Amino acid sequence: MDDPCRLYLITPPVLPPGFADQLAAALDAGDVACLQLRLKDAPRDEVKRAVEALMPIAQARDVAFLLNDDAILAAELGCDGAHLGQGDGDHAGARMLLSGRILGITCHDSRHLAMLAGEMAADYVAFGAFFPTSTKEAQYRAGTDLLEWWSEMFEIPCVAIGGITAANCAPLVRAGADFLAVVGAVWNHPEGPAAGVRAMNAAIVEAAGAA
Ligand SMILES: Cc1ncc(COP(=O)(O)OP(=O)(O)O)c(N)n1
Ligand SMILES: Cc1ncsc1CCOP(=O)(O)O
Ligand SMILES: [Mg+2]
Repeated sequence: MDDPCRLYLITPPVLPPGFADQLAAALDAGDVACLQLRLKDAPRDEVKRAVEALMPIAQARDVAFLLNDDAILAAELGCDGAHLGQGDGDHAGARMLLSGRILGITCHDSRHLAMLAGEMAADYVAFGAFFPTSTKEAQYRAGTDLLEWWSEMFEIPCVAIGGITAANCAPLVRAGADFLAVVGAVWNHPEGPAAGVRAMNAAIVEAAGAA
């Protein structure tokens, strides 16, 4: 049997006051495979302080802690890995720097980019955006055919991202996504982040059961 699809949580773009407690509550609410720290507008010092504050919270719960955009800082600070986009530096160099750690690569809607990432020994490839999102101006739109093709052809796990919620995630799970990466579905959940994690977990289990 294939490994079950799991939740991949990404931090909000700006961390609100009291975020560490919110994060702990969210991670305690259910199954989260990894946490990506994604602070696009923060200076390096602020990112560093956020890693130091949040990484122990994730790691204490066996949640892998990944840093977005910066493989060098990820290695320097002892993160479990990094997520790099197509414009986020030298993927081959990052692979060497993050030897023994996790390297994930954005592949948008592209089979070609995904195969290059696979040749680079990425630990996962990320496809998206699958749905409209207000978290990022997404220039690409991926479809479930890409997840089906990738999961049939390759062993490397694939992550789906972009506008994913408990209400719309079932086709992605059934198409073979190994992880669903979300921001808004958890942090903007009307009943709070813990409820967001529970809702995503329940939707994934239900979709997998119906597959
Ligand atoms: C899991 C995951 N997938 C895709 C992205 C997007 O990365 P990138 O294209 O570099 O865009 P930014 O996130 O840096 O704005 C991601 N962060 N995580
Ligand atoms: C970082 C990123 N890359 C493609 S879409 C996206 C944003 C995902 O956030 P949300 O889950 O709120 O749509
Ligand atoms: Mg990036």
